[in-house]
Amino acid sequence: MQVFKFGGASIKDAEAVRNMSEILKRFPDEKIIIVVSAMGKTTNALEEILHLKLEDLSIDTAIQDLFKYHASIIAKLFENDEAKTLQLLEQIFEDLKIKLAEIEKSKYDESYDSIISFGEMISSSILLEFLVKERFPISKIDAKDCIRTDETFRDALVDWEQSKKLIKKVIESEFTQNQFAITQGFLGGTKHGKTTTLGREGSDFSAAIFAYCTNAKAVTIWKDVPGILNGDPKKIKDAVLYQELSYQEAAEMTYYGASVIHPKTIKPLANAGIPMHVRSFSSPEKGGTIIHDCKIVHEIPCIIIKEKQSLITFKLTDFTFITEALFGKIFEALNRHHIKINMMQNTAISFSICVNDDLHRLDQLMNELKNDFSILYNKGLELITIKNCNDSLVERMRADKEIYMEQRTRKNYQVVKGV
Ligand SMILES: Nc1ncnc2c1ncn2[C@@H]1O[C@H](COP(=O)(O)OP(=O)(O)O)[C@@H](O)[C@H]1O
Ligand SMILES: N[C@@H](CC(=O)OP(=O)(O)O)C(=O)O
Repeated sequence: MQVFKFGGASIKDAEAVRNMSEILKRFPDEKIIIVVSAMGKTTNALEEILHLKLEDLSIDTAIQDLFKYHASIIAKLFENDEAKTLQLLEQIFEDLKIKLAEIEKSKYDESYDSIISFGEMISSSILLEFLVKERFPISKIDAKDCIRTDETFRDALVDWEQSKKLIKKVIESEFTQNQFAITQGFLGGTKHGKTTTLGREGSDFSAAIFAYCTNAKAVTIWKDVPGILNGDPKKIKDAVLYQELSYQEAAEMTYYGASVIHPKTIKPLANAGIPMHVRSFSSPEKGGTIIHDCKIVHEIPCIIIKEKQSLITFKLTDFTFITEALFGKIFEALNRHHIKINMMQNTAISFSICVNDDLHRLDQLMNELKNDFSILYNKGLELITIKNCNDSLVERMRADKEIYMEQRTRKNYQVVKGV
């Protein structure tokens, strides 16, 4: 058994979907679980629709645009035989509208998951129809019935024991006749049948969950890059490809924010000793990067740029120092609101954290702590981390923009700056 994951970019239009089916044809002798994300930028579009709805604004145009986007992919994939798939799409959009009418403003996280999950429900349905038409021996499995989570909506925690049992049962029945099974990334389900999501860009993690629970031979994540490089090739022109990475190095890169892999992906694979390949969907003949149990330690610098960052500074204004009790108060609130710290620093009277821009969560946090601290807040920043840093690279990264916070250890450098 192998697990393949195709992200938004690899299924963003009809041509990309056809390319995906060509990739599958290269593996005639493998049983493969195919984990798919929402097509293109659908998740962002659904977030926009949800926010319009929560602000009591019209959602009609945004829904129509999203429908048209998927309908045009269907038209190109099925040519004159699109009626059945189009009808399926119409039905899913009817369900989406019903769910939007039902959302409760007081339950933001739960509403978010019930709406945003439609992206993967749509993509998996269209892809199944297309792959069946192309005569792939394939069926669809519902990730909500396989990945059991708690009720931490938008960042659900996996119940590994239950998920293992559920996945084993479903997989055993699906693969008796078929070579492939397609499922949704990013989604899970609670024991009460509610839909959850695993955190933005969580489909890589879904692939790792399926691999861990089936003890798969390998996971392959098909991306729009040749593999993992020592910097995002879209931003760092001279970035070089790692042919091999240890689980440790890969996990560290994702921790600092290398968006190529979701941070929760590596742990289950490392625990089970399952290798992960990151390969280019436009050059599937190339090997890409393998992440596995190896002793390699790279000495070249690695640059990780994390966008959409906020800097929050908690200050005491009456000349008392920040005590451990006050740190405790801040950490406790961060934990409760599921806000992760990407970098932090303190002075005698202040404590600053760099966190992901998540207005909803950050508003709640600041409201809660505003009576204890004076709070300063900057958004729209970026956090740059250089592993194995050197002076010239540090100077290159510090240049141009305003610096809000920086830190250097012997090997690593981090800076929060304007964009
Ligand atoms: N170190 C890196 N190596 C390769 N790609 C990177 C790296 N850091 C960031 N990226 C970015 O990750 C993107 C692929 O990840 P992502 O957009 O999540 O793919 P998908 O949604 O298709 O799974 C690339 O387009 C690239 O811009
Ligand atoms: N569609 C979800 C989950 C995901 O992982 O997507 P992608 O594989 O395209 O990054 C998101 O955009 O967050």
